[in-house]
Amino acid sequence: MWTEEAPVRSVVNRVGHQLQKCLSEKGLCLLVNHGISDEKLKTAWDHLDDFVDLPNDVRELYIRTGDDNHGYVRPGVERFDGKTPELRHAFNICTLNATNLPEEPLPGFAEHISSLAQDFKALSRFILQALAVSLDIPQSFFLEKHSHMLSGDHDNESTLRLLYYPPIIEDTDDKNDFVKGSCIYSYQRCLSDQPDFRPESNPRDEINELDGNEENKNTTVRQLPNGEMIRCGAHTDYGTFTLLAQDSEGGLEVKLPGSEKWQRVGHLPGAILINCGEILSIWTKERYPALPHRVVIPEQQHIRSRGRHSIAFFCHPDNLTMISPNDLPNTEAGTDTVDKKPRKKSFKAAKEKVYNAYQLIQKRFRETYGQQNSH
Ligand SMILES: O=C(O)CCC(=O)C(=O)O
Ligand SMILES: [Fe+2]
Repeated sequence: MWTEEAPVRSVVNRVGHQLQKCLSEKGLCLLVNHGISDEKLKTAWDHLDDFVDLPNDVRELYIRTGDDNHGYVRPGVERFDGKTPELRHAFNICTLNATNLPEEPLPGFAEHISSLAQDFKALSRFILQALAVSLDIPQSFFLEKHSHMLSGDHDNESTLRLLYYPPIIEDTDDKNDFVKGSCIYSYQRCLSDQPDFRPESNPRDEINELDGNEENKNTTVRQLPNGEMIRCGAHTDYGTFTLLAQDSEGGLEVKLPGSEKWQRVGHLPGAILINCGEILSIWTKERYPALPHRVVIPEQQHIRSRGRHSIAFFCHPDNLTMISPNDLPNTEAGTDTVDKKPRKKSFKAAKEKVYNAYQLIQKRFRETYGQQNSH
């Protein structure tokens, strides 16, 4: 579809026009024919499973220290709402030349994951150009602001994150904390090749999450008031956009722009989802709104007793890029055509005082990692 340096102009234009429609209306897009094979994604998940199976003291050697975002994050360390632990293992890769990868206990890990990170970087560079086209601004506009992705020079926070959510095994003794269980990629359950945005009623829609729910202020149990549990709390991503590949276990839910309902995003085999982050939302004055999303645990016992995998690539601007809603050249997105909509906090803050990408992202890391982050 493209080469990293010179994507075919007509393809950039076509994708740009599609992005314009779906990102402004839905805040997300599903990408197909993106060039990253399903096999390559599954092999990465196999490597992550092998990592999670390593003894605790070996895993500890690769732990994220907070000096940068690189490394292993144990279940329970991240807290999107500031208090409720996320039930997942994460491995962050922030550079193509990472030295602290578990190559010794897991031969092949480093090479495979670095190559996958390179693929996601190339895809992101393509999307950055298509995004510019979609906003009718020079094709290189965003590319120039993301020139240090994965360079390892601490000038850019872009990150490839491998994720594993352990099975939920009901256990009356409450000892089931973060069980690593067997996991199968159950592609046979994907009956449709269409994305599954379900508008029908969902029992969870009526339920507020722990965030803002007075009754649950002090609890740390990842449970909705109706007893349903969630794997990853509701949040918007911090950067420009996120590329997300998920296995067929399901659970990802989004709030589309203008809606308060959580809607499921079904698994489209091979597709990668793009969702807008807070920085793109600031740049475009919310024409491309940051997409609230979360991962819930499937209701059916036999599905929740399996693990779930995903891979996210968080595309961030270079750290010193100032992020202002007035940056975009004077186009429809660069004028205040949508000023009557209620504004998000991040947008208002950016309008009042301009921060650089590093300051905005570190503030969000502090909120997510709390005391455990050394920044
Ligand atoms: O695992 C997923 O599908 C979503 C992960 C996510 O939203 C995140 O890590 O920011
Ligand atoms: Fe996210």
